[in-house]
Order: sequence, then structure tokens, then C-alpha cells
Amino acid sequence: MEIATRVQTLALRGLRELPAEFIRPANERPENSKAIEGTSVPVISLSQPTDVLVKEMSSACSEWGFFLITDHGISPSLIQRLQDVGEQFFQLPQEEKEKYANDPSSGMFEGYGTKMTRNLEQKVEWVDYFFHFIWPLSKINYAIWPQNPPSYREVTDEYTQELLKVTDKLLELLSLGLGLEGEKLKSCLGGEKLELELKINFYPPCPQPELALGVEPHTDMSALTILFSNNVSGLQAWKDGNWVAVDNIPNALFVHVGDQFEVLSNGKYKSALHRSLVNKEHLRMSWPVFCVPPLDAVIGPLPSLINEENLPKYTSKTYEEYRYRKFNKLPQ
Ligand SMILES: O=C(O)CCC(=O)C(=O)O
Ligand SMILES: [Fe+2]
Repeated sequence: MEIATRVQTLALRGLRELPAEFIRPANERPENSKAIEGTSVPVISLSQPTDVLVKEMSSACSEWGFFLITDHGISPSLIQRLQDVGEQFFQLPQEEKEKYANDPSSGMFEGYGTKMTRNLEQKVEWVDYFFHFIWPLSKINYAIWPQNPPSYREVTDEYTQELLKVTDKLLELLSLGLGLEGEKLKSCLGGEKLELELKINFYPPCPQPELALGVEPHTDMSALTILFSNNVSGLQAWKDGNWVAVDNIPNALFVHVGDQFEVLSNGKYKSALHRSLVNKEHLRMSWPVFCVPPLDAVIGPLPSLINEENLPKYTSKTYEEYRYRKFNKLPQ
């Protein structure tokens, strides 16, 4: 396996100019595609009554595909501890981190990674990451989790338990918002077999942030993604032809619809196109958790949402097939 050049290693070299593979074509550069002013992402407090939440959330998912949640019940100190252990891992000596290197080309997605490129047409992103399952127990491979700092596992397990409660609540509200029974969307995601994947994105300060992207525009193939950052701005989501910067509200969680919920809802909920920018001064980190069905779950528009006015807009297929097609850029 070829060892990737890590973005963190490049950043430590104190480059003044960005290597060519990071320089985006003019139309993709942040300097030429700025976020609009005067629009902000809906903020939904989970402390409101259910009927209010159902309305606010379903309209946010239909109109925006994303929203921020506050009063979600996860303590600020737990979020801080999760940030600390993630940051401590990335501060380890490089050779220590390389012990966890992943190898997506041979199907080993979990571990420490950086996307590579072999030709200059294909640009790369200014980010290193760590990726692993956090749920269900049968999918967890603790051997690939950072052993350092030693509290990484305990803190991450605790966050998982708290996040499962939030996920259940969101899935229930989003089901009700489609006029379905509260348990419906969770059962479509395999019920207790629903999977959670954690990615830690590490974006070092970048010498020419106006020419680069942290993560290029994409929709997540998950059903739902729940994310927070270290309060350094950079995440943007696409709404009606413009980029909208996601505000940093301390301890709020950013929630967005992924492809599987767009398909299940037959397009009522929109999978959010989003990207992240980097900056010159500050390290940015983010912790998305992807909520996904098991690979053998068949995902298609829900029959109860289909009628003569609402014909199916998507084909049904297993999540495994969807993932294969998305990775290989094949039509769905
Ligand atoms: O860093 C962020 O805020 C977004 C990252 C992201 O979209 C992803 O990893 O899928
Ligand atoms: Fe994403």
C-alpha cells in the first residue's frame, strides 16, 4: 500500500503556495462562489412540543434539507471531551497515526485517511480524517479505534449512547412529518440494525484558502448526518442556487438530510448539497456522524407516499448497491 502524503504533514512544512493538486478550477474556488449574506440556517430547539417540532423539521427538510438543533440533551462537557480526544489523536507523532492508515482501494474504509490523486485534473481536498463505526456493537472494531489518548474509547462510546437518543427522536419527528407512524423511518433503516459511522475531519490552516476546498460539494449517501465542529466556521450548504454559511452556535448540532431519506420520502426531504472551506489561521475540525441503513436494506420511495400525483422519482435498490454506484460515479 502506498503511503499517502498527509495534509497535516504538508501544512507543517509552512508552504506559502498551495501544491497544484489542491488548486480548484476558477468556478469552484471560494473566492468566486461566496456564500450569500442575510440568510441563515433554521435553528430548531428540541425543547418545543412535538407538533411544533414536526412542522418545523419537515419544512426545514423540504425547503432546506438541513437545520441546527439546540436543547438536544447532549451535555456541552461531553461534546468538549469528544473534541479533546479527537484533537489529541491528530496531535500524535505522524508514525503513530500511520499505524491506523486505512486503504479504501482494498475495501478497508475504517481508520486514518487522506484522499489521493494520480492526475492533476482530479483535485484533492485539504483534509485528513479518521473514520470508524460507532454502532451497532456487532460492527464496531475497537482494534482500529485510536488507542491514544486512552480515554478515546470511553468518551466516544458515551457520545454514541447520547447520540442514539437524539437520532431516535429525529427519526420519529421526521416520520411524523411525512404523515407516517413514528417508528417507520427507523424501521426502514433496519430498526436496531441501524448503523452510525463517525468521521473526524481535520483541516489544518491552509496557505491559500481562497483557492482550495476542505470538502468539495457533495450530498451524503447516509439517511441523516448529525455534525458539530470546533466552532471554526467553514461549513456551507446549498439553498436555492446559493451557498449559505452554517452559523456556529456553540453546542448546537447541524443535521442534514442524506440521499437515503430523499429517496424514502420520494423527494419531499432534500438531500443537502454541502461543502467546507478552510482558512489561513485556524485549525478546523468537524465530527459528522452518518446514520445509515445496513448494506442489505432495500431503499426506495415509501409505497404510502406514492399515488397518481406522486409517482416514484427514484428506483429501489439495496444500500450496498447505492453505495457502490455513488463511489463509482454511476447513475443511480
Ligand atoms: O467539515 C464539515 O463541516 C463537513 C464535512 C462533510 O461534509 C463530510 O465529511 O461529509
Ligand atoms: Fe458531507
